Amino acid sequence: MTDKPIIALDFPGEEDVFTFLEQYNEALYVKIGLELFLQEGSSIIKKIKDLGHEIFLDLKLHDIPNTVKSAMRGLARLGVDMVNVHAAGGSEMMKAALEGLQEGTPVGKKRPLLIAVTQLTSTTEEEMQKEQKIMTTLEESVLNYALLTKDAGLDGVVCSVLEAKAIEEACGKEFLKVTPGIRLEGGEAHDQKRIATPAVAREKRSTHIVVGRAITQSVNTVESYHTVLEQWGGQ
Ligand SMILES: O=C(O)c1cc(=O)[nH]c(=O)n1[C@@H]1O[C@H](COP(=O)(O)O)[C@@H](O)[C@H]1O
Repeated sequence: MTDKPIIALDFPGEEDVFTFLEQYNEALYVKIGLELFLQEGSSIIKKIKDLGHEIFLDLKLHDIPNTVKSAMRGLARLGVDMVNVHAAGGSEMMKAALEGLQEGTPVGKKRPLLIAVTQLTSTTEEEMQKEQKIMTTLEESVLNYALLTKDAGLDGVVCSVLEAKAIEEACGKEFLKVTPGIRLEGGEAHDQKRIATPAVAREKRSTHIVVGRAITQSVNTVESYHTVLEQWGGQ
């Protein structure tokens, strides 16, 4: 487990993925999300693993505890390094997810890390209050989900950089703070609302950053990755 920037491989299919990966002469930490997984299925995981890259499988499970537990039992066999659920599914669901992962991890293999999404980085406080009817500050809501996640025994959360420090204070240094919504200085925000640069993410105590379009849609993707890596100060 490294603290390399996690590159979001938000591509429509494996051809684009391997064209992208071929440019790199180093081991990466990549994220496979819904778009790619729904097109290619689990076969793409082994192909990426065989190239020596670490994988965060981002399927954001959110269902009744029994369904999530069974799904996690299956995901545990895929050999990925990290998976996630939505904290909004509740602590019973999160505990079930963890049990499923523990049961499904083959003997002698390491259980994938399990983290929970708090409030999506595309959500603003106003939207949260108006649509989800959570009548508190966004930071308070994220913190509440983080504490729930920690109590359920998970390894950490997905949050924005803006909440990472408060989570470290409440949940400790070891508790993972995986932060998407990363942009280089002056970069376009797209649909993200709570954004920060890699340097600010480090300063604000993120343990991992997730970076998609700032790398994958840049003119020189290898150069952009190295700029992110340098600013983040990762290994
Ligand atoms: O769980 C995630 O990875 C995630 C959670 C969240 O709150 N916000 C968020 O953007 N993500 C993912 O992180 C990536 C961010 O992509 P870019 O906005 O292109 O950097 C996407 O693949 C999202 O699915």
